Amino acid sequence: MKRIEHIGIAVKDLEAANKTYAAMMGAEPYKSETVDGEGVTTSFFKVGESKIELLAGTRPDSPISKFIEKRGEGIHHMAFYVDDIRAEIERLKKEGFRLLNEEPKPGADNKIVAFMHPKDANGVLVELCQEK
Ligand SMILES: C[C@@H](C(=O)O)C(=O)SCCNC(=O)CCNC(=O)[C@H](O)C(C)(C)COP(=O)(O)OP(=O)(O)OC[C@H]1O[C@@H](n2cnc3c(N)ncnc32)[C@H](O)[C@@H]1OP(=O)(O)O
Ligand SMILES: [Co+2]
Repeated sequence: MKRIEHIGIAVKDLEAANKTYAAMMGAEPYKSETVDGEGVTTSFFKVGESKIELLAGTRPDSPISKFIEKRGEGIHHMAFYVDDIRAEIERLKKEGFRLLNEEPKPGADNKIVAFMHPKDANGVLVELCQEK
């Protein structure tokens, strides 16, 4: 795993969170994007080589809506950049980690992504991402 690509934060109101994070970070989000497959609208702030990804659910069965309902707003996942996501999925499977999707799927910001079960990483939802 090469670097932390982004930290995902689940928020209820993306507009309001954009203002809060812009004030905190001293910069505007550089991109906002809806990923229909995940039921999320995202916005991104650059932090050096990494990013903060704010995520709001677009429908009640979105992972973000469910997370907020159960646990409230907060850090939702940590994403690692990998050069070869398919090789990394195979490596992790061999190590005994459960992948939530074994075939990479479309993510935001021009990436393909895969998720690992949070119970296999001490309660942290881990995302792998690779440039499309
Ligand atoms: C756009 C893209 C991108 O960056 O490009 C994204 O990030 S999309 C980001 C949104 N997409 C995703 O998250 C996709 C992957 N996520 C999923 O498949 C799901 O959300 C799961 C992680 C499997 C959880 O869904 P499920 O319906 O099973 O919910 P659940 O409430 O029964 O969860 C099972 C257990 O995992 C815990 N759990 C749930 N979500 C968690 C999270 N984010 N971090 C840590 N633990 C979490 C619950 O509290 C529960 O534990 P207890 O039983 O102990 O209470
Ligand atoms: Co993410």
